Amino acid sequence: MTTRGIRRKKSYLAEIKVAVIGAPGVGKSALTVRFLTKRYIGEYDHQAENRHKYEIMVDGEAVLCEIWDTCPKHGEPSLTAGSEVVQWADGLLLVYSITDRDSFNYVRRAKEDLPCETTPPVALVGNKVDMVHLRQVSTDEGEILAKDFECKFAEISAAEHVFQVAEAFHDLCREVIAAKRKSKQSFIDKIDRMLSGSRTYNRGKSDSISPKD
Ligand SMILES: Nc1nc2c(ncn2[C@@H]2O[C@H](COP(=O)(O)OP(=O)(O)OP(=O)(O)O)[C@@H](O)[C@H]2O)c(=O)[nH]1
Repeated sequence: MTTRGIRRKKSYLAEIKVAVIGAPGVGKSALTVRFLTKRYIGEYDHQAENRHKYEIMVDGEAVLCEIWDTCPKHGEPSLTAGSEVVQWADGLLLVYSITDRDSFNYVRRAKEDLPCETTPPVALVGNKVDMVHLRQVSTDEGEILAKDFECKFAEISAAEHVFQVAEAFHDLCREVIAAKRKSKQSFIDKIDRMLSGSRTYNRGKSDSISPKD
């Protein structure tokens, strides 16, 4: 039998799910499209929630990255431990616009709603930095919020930046990969401890029936 024509499923070192969260109009779609295609289109479908699956390279490793460009409903964040997007995502990219203070408050509230122990890795970006003449949120405020969130922060522009936008996504992917490795390692350690515990128990048992000196 020939193996020609049989497609093998490619295995990736990591598969990462990133949700892009933010108030309406902050540039979630523009950033996602810029990252995945390097292009800036300008107008996007506001009603659609889009999920994109792409292979990307992070530090020389092929990673299968799924991005959920979310569509906020009723203008209020609904990020709780049980919400679909939080259950789904390995990492959250929180986006506000530097020209819109309400959008800054939106990401603050969104993060505050999340209980620390279940929150996946997060990164914070202030978009539309090309519109600095309309700035409502200072760089310092963004940095302070990121310190609060214990996450990376960057001010970027989907309209003008290619590299910086990619770096914001890559930084988050690195955090996700590190978190996955950590949880995998602690799982292995736990199994190791369980196995070594049962070995000790078995040895103890056989020792007890071996003849004494
Ligand atoms: N000047 C400037 N405009 C931007 C930038 N990013 C996005 N925009 C514009 O902002 C508007 C909203 O961008 P979207 O990407 O649709 O924003 P969104 O957050 O996905 O919006 P919703 O789907 O409504 O939640 C569009 O007109 C974009 O062209 C940016 O970096 N600079």
